[in-house]
Amino acid sequence: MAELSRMDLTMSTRKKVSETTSNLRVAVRVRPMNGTERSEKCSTIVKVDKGKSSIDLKSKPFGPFFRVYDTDTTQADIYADLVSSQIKKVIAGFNCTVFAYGQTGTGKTFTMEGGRTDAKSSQDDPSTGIIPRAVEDIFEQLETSGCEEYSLRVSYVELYNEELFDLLASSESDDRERLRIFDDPHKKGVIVSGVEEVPVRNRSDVFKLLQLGAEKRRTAATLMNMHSSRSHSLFMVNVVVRENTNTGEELVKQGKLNLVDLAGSENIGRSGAQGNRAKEAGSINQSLLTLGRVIRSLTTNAQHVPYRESKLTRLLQDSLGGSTITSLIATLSPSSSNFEESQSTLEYAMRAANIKNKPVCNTKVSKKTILKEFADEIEKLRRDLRAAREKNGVFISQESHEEYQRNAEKVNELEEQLLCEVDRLRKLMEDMTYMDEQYQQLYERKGALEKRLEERIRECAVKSKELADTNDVLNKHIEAIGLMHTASLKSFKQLVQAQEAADEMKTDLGAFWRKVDEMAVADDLHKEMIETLTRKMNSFIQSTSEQVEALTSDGKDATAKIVENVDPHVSTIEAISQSINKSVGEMRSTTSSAFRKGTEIENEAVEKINEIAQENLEKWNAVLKSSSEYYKAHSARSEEFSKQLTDKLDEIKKQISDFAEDFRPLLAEIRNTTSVNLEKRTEQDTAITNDVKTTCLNVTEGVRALLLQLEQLSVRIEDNHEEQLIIDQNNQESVLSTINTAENVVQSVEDMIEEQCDTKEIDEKAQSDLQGIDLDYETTIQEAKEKSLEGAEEMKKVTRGLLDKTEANRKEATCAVDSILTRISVDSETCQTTGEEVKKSCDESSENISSMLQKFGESSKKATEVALEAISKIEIKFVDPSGNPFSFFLYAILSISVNVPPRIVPTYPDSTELKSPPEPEELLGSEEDDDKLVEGEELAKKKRRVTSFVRRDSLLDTTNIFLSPSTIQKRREATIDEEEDFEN
Ligand SMILES: Nc1ncnc2c1ncn2[C@@H]1O[C@H](COP(=O)(O)OP(=O)(O)OP(=O)(O)O)[C@@H](O)[C@H]1O
Repeated sequence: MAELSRMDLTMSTRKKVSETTSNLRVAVRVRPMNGTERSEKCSTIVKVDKGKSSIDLKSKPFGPFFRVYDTDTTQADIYADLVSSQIKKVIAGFNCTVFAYGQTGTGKTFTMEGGRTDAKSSQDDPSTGIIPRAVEDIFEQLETSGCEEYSLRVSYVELYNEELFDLLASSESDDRERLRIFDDPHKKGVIVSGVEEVPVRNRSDVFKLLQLGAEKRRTAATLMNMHSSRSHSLFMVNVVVRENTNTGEELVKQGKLNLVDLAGSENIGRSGAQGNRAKEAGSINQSLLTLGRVIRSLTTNAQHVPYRESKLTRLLQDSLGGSTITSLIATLSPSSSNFEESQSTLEYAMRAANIKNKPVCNTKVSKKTILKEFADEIEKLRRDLRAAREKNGVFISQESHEEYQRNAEKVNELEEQLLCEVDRLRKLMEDMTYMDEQYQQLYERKGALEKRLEERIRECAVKSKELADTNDVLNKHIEAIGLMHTASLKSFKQLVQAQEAADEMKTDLGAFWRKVDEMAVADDLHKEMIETLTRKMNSFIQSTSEQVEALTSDGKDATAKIVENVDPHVSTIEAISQSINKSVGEMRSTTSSAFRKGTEIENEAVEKINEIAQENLEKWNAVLKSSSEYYKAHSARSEEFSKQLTDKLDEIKKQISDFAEDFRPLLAEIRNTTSVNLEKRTEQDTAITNDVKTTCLNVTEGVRALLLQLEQLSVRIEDNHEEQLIIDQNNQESVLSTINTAENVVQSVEDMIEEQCDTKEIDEKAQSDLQGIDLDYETTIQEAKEKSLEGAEEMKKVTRGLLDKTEANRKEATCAVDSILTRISVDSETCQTTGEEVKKSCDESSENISSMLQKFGESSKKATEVALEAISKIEIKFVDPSGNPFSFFLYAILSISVNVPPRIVPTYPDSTELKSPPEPEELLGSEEDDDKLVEGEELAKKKRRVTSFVRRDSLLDTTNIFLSPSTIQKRREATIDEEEDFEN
C-alpha cells in the first residue's frame, strides 16, 4: 500500500480569530508583446490605468482591481505588493493562497516561478518568480522574527488530465502513481493521500525540490507558447512554529502557503493542439470552466457550489469562499490578436474579485492537545473501522453483493484515513523531534549562558562596588565644590565691601572738591578785595583831580600842599601796587599749592582705588585660578571615571562578543553533530518507515487477497450459499486476525505515542522549568543591565549636573567679578575724568583769575599812569605878586633886585584833556568774550558779580579821591557786609 499522507494540516482545534470577511485580492498583470505578436504587427489594445486601478481593453474599462501592473512592472514589485504580507500571515498561522490565471502564454509561470535560469536566489536573478521569493522570504522572516523552533515541509503536485501526481515523489519512472483525494470528514477541504511532504531545513533544500518538481512538470511547445504548462501545479509550504508562552505552555502554530500556477486557457484551434495535446487542452479548459462556475456560484450566492465537479476546484475549495486568504493574479497579453481571451480573463477576474473569504487562524495548540487529538482521531477511526467490519459481517450474510462491496470500499477508505492520520502523526512527531533537537540546543546554550550569567553577576557586583566607591569620590567632590562656592560667595561679599569703600572714597573726593570750590570762592573774595582797592584807587585819582581843581582855586599854597601830599600817595600807590602784586603771587602760590594738594589727594585716591582693585583682582584671579584648576582636575577625574565606565562597558561588550564568538563554532559543531544525528535518525526512520511500509504492504496484500477471496466467495455464494458461509466465516476470521494484527500495529503505534506523551510530560516539565530559568535569567540580565545603565546614567547625570552647576557658578562669579571690575574701572575712570575736569577747570579759573589779576594790575597801573599824567599836566607858574605877568627869569631877577618873593601859580589842563579811568567792563573784557573764553556758568557768574561790585564801589567812591587808611579799612568792611547782603 502506498504511503498515505494528508495535505491539509488544519486540525479540529482550528479557531476563528475574526468574523470579518475579506474579498479575494485580484490583480491584473499585462506582459510585454512577444516576438510573434510583434512580427504579426499586432496593435496594443490593453491600457493600464494605475490611478483608477483599472484596465481599458479597447477603451472598455474593467475594474477597479486590487492592483494593476503594466509591462514594466518587475517581479520584485509584484512580490512586495501581493505576497510579502501573506508570508507574515502564514507564520502567524493562517492559510494563504496565491494563484495565477490567464490565457496560455500570458506569463503565469513567469509570474509564479520566474524566468528560466539556474539562479539560486532573487538577488542573482531579478526575473525570479513568486514561489522562490516566497520560500526565501519565509526563511528570512522566521530568522529575523527570532523564532527558534520551527519546521517547514513542502509538497509539489500537478493536476494533469484530471489526475493528481506528486512532483516530489522519489519514483523515477514516467508511470507515476496517481494520488487520491478524499474529503476531510471533519472540515471543509480535502485530503490528498500519499503526497510527499518533504521537510526542508534551508533555502537550498527548497530550491533543489523546486527544480526537481519543475523538471517533472509536463510542458509542451504549442503555437502560443514554447514552454506551455500542460498541467495545473500546486506548490505548498507548511510552516509549523513552536512557541513557549510565559506561562510555560507549549504552543504550536500551523500555517500553509499554496502557490498555484494554473495551466493556460486556450483556444484549441489557435494553439494548434492535436491528439494528446487536444485532450490535454480539453481537460484544462474543462477544469477552468468548472473553476469559472464555482466562482460564479460563489458570487451569485447560489445554493450549490460545484466544487466536486473537478479536482482543481476540490483542491482550491478552501481558497475560494473558505477560510484562506487568497490572491489571484490574472495575466493578460496586450495584443489585439488576443482580444477575446483577454476580455474573458478580465470578466473572470472581475467576478473573482467579488468572492468573499473568512480567514481563520489555525489556533496555537499545545503539543499535548495535538497528540490527544490524534489519539482520539485514531480511536474514532478504529471504532468506525470495527463497526464497518462488523457491518460487513452482517451484510455479507444478509444483504446483496453490491452493498457488501460498498462496505468494503468504506473499510478501505477508513483504513486509508486511519493510515493517513497515523502518517500525519508520524510527520508531526518528526517535526516535534526536530523542534526538540532545536530545543535541546537551546537548552545547552542556556546552560552555557547561565554560567556566563553567574560570571556577569559576579562582575556586576564588583562593578557595583566600584560604582559605590566612585560615588563616594563624587560626593567628596560635591562637598569640595560646595566649599568653593561658599568661598566664592565670601570673596564676592569682600568685593562688595571694597565697592562700598570705593563709593565712600568717591564721597570724600566730592567733599574735597567742594573744599577746592570753597577755596576758589575765597580766591574770588581776595580778588574782589583787590578790585575794591583798585576802585578806590580810581576814585582816589578822581578825587585827587577834583581836589587839584579845588586846589587851583585855593591858590599856590594849596598847590604846594598838593604836591607835598601827592608824593606820599604816589608812594602809597606804588606800595599798594607792590602789595597787590605780592598778594597775587601769594594767591598764585596758594592756589597752585592747593591744586597740587588736590592733585596729590586725587592721585592718592586713584592709587588707592587701583590698589584695592588690583588687590581684589588678584584675589579673584587667585579664586578663579584655583576654581579653574579644581574644575579642570574635577573634569579630568570625571572624564577618567566615565572613560573607565566606557572601558568597562566595552570590556563587557567585548566579553559578550568573545563569548558569542566562542559559542558560534560550538553551535556550528552542535549543529553539525545534530545534522549528522538527524541524518542517522532519518536513515533509521526511513528503515522503520520501510518496515512499516512493508508491513502495510503485507497488510494491503492480505486485504487484497482477502477481497479476492471474498469475490470468489461471493461467486460461490451464488452456487452454494450455505456451504460457502462456513468458509466465509473462516476467511472472515482470518481477515479479522489480519485486522487484529493491523490493530496491534496501530496499538503499538499508540503505545509509542503514549510513551512519547509520557516523555513529553517530563520534557514539558523540564521545559517549563527551563522556561522559568530562562525568564529569570533574562530578567536578571535585563535587571542587571538596566541597573548598571541606570547607575551609569545617574552618575552621568549627577556629574553633568555638578559640572553644569559649577560651570554656572563659575560663569556667575566671573560675571560678578567682571561687572565689579567694570564698575570699579568705570568709577575710577569717572573719578579720573572728574578729577581731570576739575583740575582743568581749576587751571582755567586760576588762569582766568591770574589774567584778571593781571588785567586789574594793568588797570591799576593805567589808573596810576592816568593820575600821574593828570598830575604832570598841571603847570606851575611863578606869578608876580603885584599881578604883572613877568617871566620867571624876570621875576627872579626882579625879586632878587626888589626883594619880592615870587608866587607859584598852578595851571590846570582843560578837563577834557584829562583821560577818565577805564570802565571795569573794559578792564575785564566783555561778557561775550567771557562766554567764549570761559566755559562754565560758575566763572561767568563770578565775573558778573565782580563787575557789578566794582561798578557799585566806584560809584560809591567818586567823591573821595584820597582816603585815609582807616577809612579805606572801614569802607572795605562795609563793602564786604554790603556785598554779603547783596548776595543774600
Ligand atoms: N512580464 C513578462 N515579462 C517578460 N516576459 C514575459 C512576461 N510574462 C511572460 N513572459 C514570457 O512569455 C512567455 C510565456 O510565458 P509563460 O510560460 O509564463 O506563460 P504561461 O501563461 O505560463 O503559459 P502556459 O499557460 O502556456 O503555461 C515566456 O517566454 C515568458 O518568459
